[in-house]
Amino acid sequence: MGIESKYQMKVVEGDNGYVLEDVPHLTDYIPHLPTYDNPLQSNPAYSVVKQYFVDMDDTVPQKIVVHKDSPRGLHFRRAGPRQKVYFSSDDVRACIVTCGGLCPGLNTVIREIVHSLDYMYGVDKVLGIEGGYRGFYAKNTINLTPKLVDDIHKRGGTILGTSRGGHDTTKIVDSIQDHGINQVYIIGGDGTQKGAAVIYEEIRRRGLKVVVAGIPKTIDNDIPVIDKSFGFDTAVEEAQRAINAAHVEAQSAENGIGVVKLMGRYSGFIAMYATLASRDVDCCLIPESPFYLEGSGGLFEFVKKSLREDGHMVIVIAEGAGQELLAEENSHARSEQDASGNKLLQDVGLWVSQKIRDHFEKKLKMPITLKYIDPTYMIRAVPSNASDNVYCTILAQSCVHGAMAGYTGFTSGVVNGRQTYIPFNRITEKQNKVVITDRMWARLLSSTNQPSFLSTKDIVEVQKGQHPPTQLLDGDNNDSETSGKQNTSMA
Ligand SMILES: Nc1ncnc2c1ncn2[C@@H]1O[C@H](COP(=O)(O)OP(=O)(O)OP(=O)(O)O)[C@@H](O)[C@H]1O
Ligand SMILES: O=P(O)(O)OC[C@H]1O[C@](O)(CO)[C@@H](O)[C@@H]1O
Ligand SMILES: [Mg+2]
Repeated sequence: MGIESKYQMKVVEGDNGYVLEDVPHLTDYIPHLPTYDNPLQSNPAYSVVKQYFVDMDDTVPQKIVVHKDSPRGLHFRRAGPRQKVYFSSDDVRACIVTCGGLCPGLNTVIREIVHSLDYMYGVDKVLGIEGGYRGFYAKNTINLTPKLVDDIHKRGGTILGTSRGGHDTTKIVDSIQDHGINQVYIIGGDGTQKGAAVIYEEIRRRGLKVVVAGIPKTIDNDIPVIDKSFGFDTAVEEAQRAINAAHVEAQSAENGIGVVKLMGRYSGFIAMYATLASRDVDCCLIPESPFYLEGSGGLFEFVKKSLREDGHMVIVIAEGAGQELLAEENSHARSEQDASGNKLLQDVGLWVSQKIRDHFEKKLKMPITLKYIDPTYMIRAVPSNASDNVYCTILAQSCVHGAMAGYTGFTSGVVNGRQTYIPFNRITEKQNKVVITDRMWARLLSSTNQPSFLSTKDIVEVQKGQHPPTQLLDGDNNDSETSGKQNTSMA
C-alpha cells in the first residue's frame, strides 16, 4: 500500500479497489513528536475491555452493499481510542466552540467532550469560546468543568452561544496561539466545517501542535457521508406535534386544510421523515422535488381530490421548497443573505397557503378552512431526545479519542453505524440532499399517494438513464439503504 497526498487528502490504495481516505495526523508536519501510553489503560472502566483499543488498520467502508466483483471502494479510518496518545494529560488545553444555527444536542456534545477529556484522559483545562467563531477574538472565554456542564444536556440551545459570520482565520488562529490552546473542538454545520478546514490549514501552515476536530451539527441533515446528524431525530419528533395540531384542526372543519412549514433550507429530510413518521400527512413538498400548482398532476388537483375523498388534508412543506416559484413571481425582489452568506428564503408556507385559498375560495367558490402552522424554531430549540443524547455522547467520545491520538483536520461521524474520522474536504465538498430517485422518496410517495410532480418525459428519461446529471435526480446515495443515509435504525 502506498500513501500519497492529494490536496492535503491522504489517500491509501489497496487491493481490489480498496481506497482509504485518511485524516491528517500531527506527525505529518511535526516529526518526532513524543508519545504517551493511553491513560485509559489504567482506567478501571476500560482496562478490562478486550480489544478496547482500535487496531491501527481498522477502516470502515462507505458502501456496504456490494457485488461479488465490485471494487471495495472508499473507506474511512475507524474512530476510537489508540494505544498511544500524543498529548500528556497535563499539557492539554482544549477549547470548544459552537457555530451556525441551533440544533438539539449541542449542549450534550459540549458536556460529553468536557466529561470525556476529564474522566477518560485527566484533562481539566477546557475553555468555552462564546458566541461562535467571532468569540475567539471578540469575547471572553469560560472555563468548562464537569461540574459546570453536568446537567446542560437537559437544556435546548448551546450554553456557549452561537453566531453566523465572523470567521476571521488569522484572528482565530492568533487567539488559539495566544491562549496556548492545542485541541480545538468545533461543533457546527457545513459552513462551520468549512471554517474548521481553513483553521486547520492555517495551523498547519504555522506548524503548530494543535489538533482541529469537528463534530457535524445540522438539523437539516445536509452534511454528506455521515449516516445522519445529531438532533435530526429530535427535530423530526418535535415536528410531529405541529403535524398533529394541523391534522386536528383540519379534521374538525369542513374542507379543512392544515399546512405545516418545517425547516430544511436546501434539503428536505426533516419534512420527508416527519411525513413518513406521522401518517397524517397527505402531501410533502421538499426543495429537491419541484412542484407545480395548476393543471393535471398539480397540487390544486391533488388538494381537491383529497378534500373530496377525506374532507380534510395536511400538507407539510420544507422551507426551501418551491422557492423557484416564488422567485418567478417576485423577480424584482432582492436576494438577501445572512451573515454567513446563506440565502434568506421567502416564506413558502404563507405563499402556498394563500395560493390554495385564492384557488378554492376565489376561483372555484369552494369554501375551505386553512390553518397555517409555522413551528420553525420550535423544532430546533428543544433539548435532544434520548437517542440523540446517546448519539451525541458517542460522537463526542470518538472525537476526543481522535484528538488525543494526534489526528487532526477531521470530523467525527458515523458511517454505516460505525464511528469514523472523516477528512474535512469530504464533509464540505457538497451538501447532502434527498435524492428523489432513491427508494426513500418512493416510500414516501407510496405512503402519501401524492403526485410525484414529475412529467412523463422526466420519468422516461430517468428510466432510460438519460436524465441529465442534476442535483435533483442524481446523488451518491442512489439507494439510501446502500449509502446508510438515514438508515441507522433500519434493518
Ligand atoms: N467557506 C467558509 N469559510 C470559512 N468560514 C465559513 C465558511 N462558511 C461558513 N463559515 C463560517 O462558519 C460559521 C457557521 O456557518 P453557517 O452560518 O453557514 O452555519 P452552518 O455551520 O452551516 O450551520 P447550519 O447551516 O446548520 O445552521 C459562520 O461563522 C461562518 O462565518
Ligand atoms: O437561525 P437562522 O439564521 O434563522 O437560520 C435558520 C436556518 O438554520 C437552519 O435551522 C439550519 O441550517 C435551517 O433549517 C434554517 O433555514
Ligand atoms: Mg449550513
